[in-house]
Amino acid sequence: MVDPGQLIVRSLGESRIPSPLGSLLTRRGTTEHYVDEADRVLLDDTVAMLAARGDELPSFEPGGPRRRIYFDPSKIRAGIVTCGGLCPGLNDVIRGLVLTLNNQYGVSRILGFRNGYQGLTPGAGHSVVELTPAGVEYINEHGGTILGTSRGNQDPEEIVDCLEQLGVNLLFVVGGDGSMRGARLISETIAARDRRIAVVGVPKTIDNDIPYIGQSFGFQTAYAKAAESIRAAHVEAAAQPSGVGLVQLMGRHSGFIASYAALANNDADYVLIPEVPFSLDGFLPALRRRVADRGHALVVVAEGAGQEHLRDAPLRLDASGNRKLGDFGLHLRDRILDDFAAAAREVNLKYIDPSYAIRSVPANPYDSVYCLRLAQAAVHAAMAGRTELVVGMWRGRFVHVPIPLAVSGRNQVDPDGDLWLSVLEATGQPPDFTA
Ligand SMILES: Nc1ncnc2c1ncn2[C@@H]1O[C@H](COP(=O)(O)OP(=O)(O)OP(=O)(O)O)[C@@H](O)[C@H]1O
Ligand SMILES: O=P(O)(O)OC[C@H]1O[C@](O)(CO)[C@@H](O)[C@@H]1O
Ligand SMILES: [Mg+2]
Repeated sequence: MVDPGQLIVRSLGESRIPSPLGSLLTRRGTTEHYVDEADRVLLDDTVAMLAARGDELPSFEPGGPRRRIYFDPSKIRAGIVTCGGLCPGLNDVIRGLVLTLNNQYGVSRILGFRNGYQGLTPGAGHSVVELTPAGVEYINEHGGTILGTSRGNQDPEEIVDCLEQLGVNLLFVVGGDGSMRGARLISETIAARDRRIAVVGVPKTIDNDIPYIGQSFGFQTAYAKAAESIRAAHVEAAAQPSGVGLVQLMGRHSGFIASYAALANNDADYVLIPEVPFSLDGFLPALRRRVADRGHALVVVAEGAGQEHLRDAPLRLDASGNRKLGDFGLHLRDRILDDFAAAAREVNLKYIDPSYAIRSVPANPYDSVYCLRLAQAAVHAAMAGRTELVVGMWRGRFVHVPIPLAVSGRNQVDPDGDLWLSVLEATGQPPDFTA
């Protein structure tokens, strides 16, 4: 249960400077299409959920331009860093930040830090780049990030030293849950030194595993790309006797990509996700019966599913301390082949794992728009002196989410939620595979 106090955003101080966007805001007030800066966006959206709350209803600070700003645009310098795994739209966010800072606020001194937080630590020796509208004009046509990214364990004290030495007043962090944990430490270090540097996150991950922000940008492009592999596996499986198409998809410990990509085609017979454990002794015979009945079957497996079946997999961590997943897709492929062989049944199994192909593509138009609007919201928040927050779109409204709340847990598919109910309806698979 979220406490209303967890939704309060920290401010660097009073905003006294008239905003260059002020003239756009004179007549605006809260409607179903706009939230006034003095209003707040409710966390809950059903009568039952509101009734269950106490007197004070938890609510978010709205995103969007303010009538007055904290920073003087002519005197400040901004910095942008992209961290963690690649995600469609990273370059759209960088471009949106640079263009909004320049064109809306007249902030022309913008630095790009190379290769994630490494670019803010002296040991890595990465150069700092000047970002200009001309320099970012076409970057959104390409996947990846023009700044480069990294994982690892960088020292927030060294990062804040770098910000101070460069005279950076606004730091925009485009990253996932780990990057936001890093941004929280950076914000706390800045506060401990009593400095006035705004730290604003644009949450990024194809996994959609960050809570309270709505969907993460790039997620829709990633699952659309993943759906191409599912379509290919279905064509392969349907074209031969006893065909089985098996597709493994990224998503780390959340099954959103597998669920949405499977629903996009609505051809999958089974979707396996980390949030819904299953028995292989129950699943394998069910698959064999489905192939016998239908002639072929299509299985979509999230990379985080079935880890409990990889008992002898060694615990390996990546440079940021994230547990590296065992390759359950390959394990499942072999278990399916063994099961059909043991039953003396023919099977023509085609295995597809698009892996990084779903996250290294440019954003689709939906995500390009979303990235630009998130970048605009991030700049509005920073210029208004808000700090230690990420921007998100909660039930269609742009909001400011305090970083401690955004990293308070992992967003996962709710087995009792409507998304998983849709998957069960679409596939016809049983809610669990009892042996
Ligand atoms: N628990 C943590 N505390 C502080 N900083 C962290 C933490 N985890 C990661 N970081 C910092 O954030 C950076 C990126 O983290 P990580 O590699 O986990 O990717 P991410 O931001 O979670 O993105 P994605 O999940 O999309 O790959 C790391 O280089 C590190 O500096
Ligand atoms: O980029 P790496 O270190 O190979 O990590 C891959 C992981 O990164 C992500 O793409 C994003 O978190 C996950 O879906 C995937 O498991
Ligand atoms: Mg992460």
